[in-house]
Amino acid sequence: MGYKIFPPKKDLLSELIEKVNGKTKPVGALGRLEQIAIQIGLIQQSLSPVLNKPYILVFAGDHGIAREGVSAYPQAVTHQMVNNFLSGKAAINVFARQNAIGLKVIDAGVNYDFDPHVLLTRHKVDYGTRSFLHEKAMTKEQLQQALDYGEVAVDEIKSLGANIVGFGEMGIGNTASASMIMSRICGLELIHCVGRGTGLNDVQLQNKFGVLRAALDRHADVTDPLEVLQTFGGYEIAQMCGAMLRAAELQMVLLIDGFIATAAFLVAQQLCPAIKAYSVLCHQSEEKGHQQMVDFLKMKPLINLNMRLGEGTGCAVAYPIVNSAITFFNEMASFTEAGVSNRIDQ
Ligand SMILES: O=C(O)c1ccc[n+]([C@@H]2O[C@H](COP(=O)([O-])O)[C@@H](O)[C@H]2O)c1
Ligand SMILES: Cc1cc2nc[nH]c2cc1C
Repeated sequence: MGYKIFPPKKDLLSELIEKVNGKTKPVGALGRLEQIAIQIGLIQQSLSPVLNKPYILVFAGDHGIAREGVSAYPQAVTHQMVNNFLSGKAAINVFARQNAIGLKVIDAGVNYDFDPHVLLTRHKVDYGTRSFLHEKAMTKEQLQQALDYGEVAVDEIKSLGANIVGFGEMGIGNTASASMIMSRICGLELIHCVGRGTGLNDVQLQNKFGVLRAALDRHADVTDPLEVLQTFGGYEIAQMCGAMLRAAELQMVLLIDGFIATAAFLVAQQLCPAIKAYSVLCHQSEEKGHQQMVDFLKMKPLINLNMRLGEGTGCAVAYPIVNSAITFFNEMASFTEAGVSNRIDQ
């Protein structure tokens, strides 16, 4: 712990706003793109911000709670999908390639031994968490190791020149984890936090709710954010949390994916509220509960495409929009440069 995250200095704010308003467009006409340009200008303390070497980190982990029938898919899908990422054929590979985003897959705690691969980092804390229906998902030491591994992953891409990073995940059962974290951190009844994940039917959803209700009661005394993460988290969620905190400390731009990534972000912002100034919620997930997570954070996702895949796909799809914000800010002509008349009341 002890992350040094401070809100970006506001000294440049009025110049950034002036530059946006000086572009050849009615004031405010580029909407959210204008806000993103100003946000990144403040993060980088620059009137000419740049996006360098974007990366998406996909953290994978298995969950003891998956044994309780809380997912529509078997646990083996976690390692099978990791192999799919390594083959370059999954949704995240396709979108990352399309938008020239680098990809790293991190084995945070998958119940499988992978062959070495250039895209794969072995940061395995264990072969899956324990079931939080019966005990805490991980020990304090394992939580600390996971947070530390997350930091290392960000340090690595930073040393490759990245100043913008997206956070995604893969882990069968991890919507259950994310729902528990959400319920405790947002102080919301479980009913508002539990959804169908990979596609549970009504009966399966009732079972998931019953399991999570019992688990929440078992750990009724757990409220401290780090203890919430230790109790209900997955290794991929904990590593994302550590990675997000490190990225903000390094004054990078953070792209946050869907329901599970936002749960990791919930913990991070409890520890260091200033992280929000460095972050963009990329998309509104279809998973029930995400809307209320977003409301709790008082943030606004960039897009809503009714997606609920995970893997960092929301980050990859939203990235070109963030890039558009930087590009208009740097390249578009001002009224003066283009000889276009400004507002009548100017
Ligand atoms: O990112 C999201 O919003 C999202 C919403 C629902 C499901 N997922 C993905 O589906 C998996 C978890 O679903 P489940 O049903 O196994 O808990 C995990 O691999 C996530 O990446 C992801
Ligand atoms: C096939 C599949 C792909 C995924 N990608 C992220 N979570 C996933 C869950 C499943 C089941």
